[in-house]
Amino acid sequence: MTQAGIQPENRPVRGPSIPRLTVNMVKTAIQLTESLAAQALLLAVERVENVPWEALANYKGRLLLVTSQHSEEFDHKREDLHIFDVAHASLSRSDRANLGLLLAASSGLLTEKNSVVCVTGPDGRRLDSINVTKPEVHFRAMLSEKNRRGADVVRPAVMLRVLTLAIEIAAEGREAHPIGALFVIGDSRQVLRHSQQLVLNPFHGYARQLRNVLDPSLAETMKEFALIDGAFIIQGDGTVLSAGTYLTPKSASGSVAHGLGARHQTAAAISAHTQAMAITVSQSTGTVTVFRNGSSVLSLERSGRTKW
Ligand SMILES: Nc1ncnc2c1ncn2[C@@H]1O[C@H](COP(=O)(O)OP(=O)(O)OP(=O)(O)O)[C@@H](O)[C@H]1O
Repeated sequence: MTQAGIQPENRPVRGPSIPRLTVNMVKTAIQLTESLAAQALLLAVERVENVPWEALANYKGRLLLVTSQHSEEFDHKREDLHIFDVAHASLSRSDRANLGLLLAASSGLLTEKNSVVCVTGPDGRRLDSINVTKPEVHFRAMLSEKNRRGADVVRPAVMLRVLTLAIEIAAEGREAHPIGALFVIGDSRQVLRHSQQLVLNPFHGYARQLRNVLDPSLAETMKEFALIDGAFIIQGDGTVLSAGTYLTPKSASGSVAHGLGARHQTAAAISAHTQAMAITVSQSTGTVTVFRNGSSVLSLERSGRTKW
């Protein structure tokens, strides 16, 4: 088992009773996983105690658990079990499953070729829907390191860190008000050619190691600076170059849904004209969207559980 490095024990985890529907869904999902020769079965549960372990007893394939609450006492032994804590209560369970897929893909656990069978449901203990997805569709553009030679490539850890920040900004807002944000990551030399500073750059003059998004202590600063109009420009290794930057790419050649405003159009356009990835937080809807090559490649919607 990976993630928390929890050591095995061949007995079912004691926990709350599991709804019969959940047990049947998991059994059906196992059959589907085997008949499709899918590369993994993913269960999106609140806690590991909500997993119907007995139904999984004969399943020998790769099992991905996407949990939303960390379980300290979990000690289940199982080969090829990987747990991802996606503790973003503001996201729906299916969006948490999507994020879990992305984490699994960025850890090298999923290939692009084969399907993954995902079991999700409404919040709570019930699992009531199964879908089959190919990581390729979601993630090739996000995790690809095969960018143009010489471009400043986005490290998966940096992308995941900024995505987490964006989800937190969407959920928390600032001073009890929703706020938006725009992060442009990678290919920064080209991005800077299409930009101008709206205000004095608050990151100017700081040592590189003090302004890397991978440093958790930078999170609050980033959230505070998200209040400034404009975008963050971030290098592929996580170094923040600027905030409050106005981007001036030509209009997007990619596909952006109608009705989106300037922030999202700009994100699409900069990702079309450079090798950068753009991540937006919509102030009006709380949706977090990832753009690459001019198009939206991932969209995570805020659920109703926020302060406004
Ligand atoms: N070209 C740009 N470069 C950088 N930031 C921009 C640009 N255009 C817009 N923004 C930022 O996006 C903010 C919101 O703009 P707007 O409401 O038109 O976008 P939107 O796509 O509808 O976003 P939201 O869903 O957050 O309202 C602006 O106040 C500004 O901070």
